[in-house]
Amino acid sequence: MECQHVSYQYPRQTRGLSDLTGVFPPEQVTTIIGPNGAGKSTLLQLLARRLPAQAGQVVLNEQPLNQLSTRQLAQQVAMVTQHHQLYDELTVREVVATGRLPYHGLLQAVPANEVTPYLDMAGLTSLADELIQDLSGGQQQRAWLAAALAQEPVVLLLDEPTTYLDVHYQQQLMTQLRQLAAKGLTVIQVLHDINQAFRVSDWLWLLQDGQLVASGTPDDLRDAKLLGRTFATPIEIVTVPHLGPYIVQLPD
Ligand SMILES: Nc1ncnc2c1ncn2[C@@H]1O[C@H](COP(=O)(O)OP(=O)(O)OP(=O)(O)O)[C@@H](O)[C@H]1O
Repeated sequence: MECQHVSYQYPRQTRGLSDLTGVFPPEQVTTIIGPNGAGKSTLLQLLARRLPAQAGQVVLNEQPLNQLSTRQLAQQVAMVTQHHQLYDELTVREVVATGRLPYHGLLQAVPANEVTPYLDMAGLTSLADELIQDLSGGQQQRAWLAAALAQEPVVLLLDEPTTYLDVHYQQQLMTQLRQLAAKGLTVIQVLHDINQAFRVSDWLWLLQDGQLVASGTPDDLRDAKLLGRTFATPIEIVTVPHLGPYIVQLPD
């Protein structure tokens, strides 16, 4: 997936994204980082075509995203966000089944054997008939991830996927994303924990004020001056035994 001179401004706002050009390498984990309001979530929305590029284009496998039908798009790009309130009345099984809709008519039943593998994978089989709203935040997150994977997408987008997860499940999710990438999925996520981002990613995008400040491997971007300037806070990079380089925010 790549952005070619992509710009977007919210209606009646000067804020948004300006002239982003860069790649999200296939079959790798890319994390978008940057300060609050930098445009990370907005960029994910454009990559999912939930917002339209007003200039430039998002391209997937050499095809502009805006040339895909809704169904083609849903078979290629899946997104996990934090905002699912509209679906509170669905059971976990039904939530996961929504991921199969791009392969069936809306009024057609989704065959059970297309849903159970994803319930199993997410460890949610025993909760399959509970209402999604009755699950913990972390369990809900796993259900929506299962739904996204059931789409069998080429690209998986995740907006702050660790928010509701304890450290154990954070670790498990990051391992799972790496395994999915190794099997051919392109993963693009937004994370706030900058050390986690550097640890789990093959590639990083660093955004500030709607602009792409830098992109590259964690080694390319592990630069105290660059990070300090972007996050407007003094930063030092230290080496922690058994862990390696660690980014530390110093007091002002
Ligand atoms: N629906 C909207 N209408 C108008 N402006 C918006 C809207 N959503 C976001 N913005 C503005 O666009 C800019 C980028 O917001 P965005 O949510 O993409 O940033 P972010 O990097 O994801 O931030 P955070 O780290 O706080 O989640 C911000 O200045 C924000 O105020």
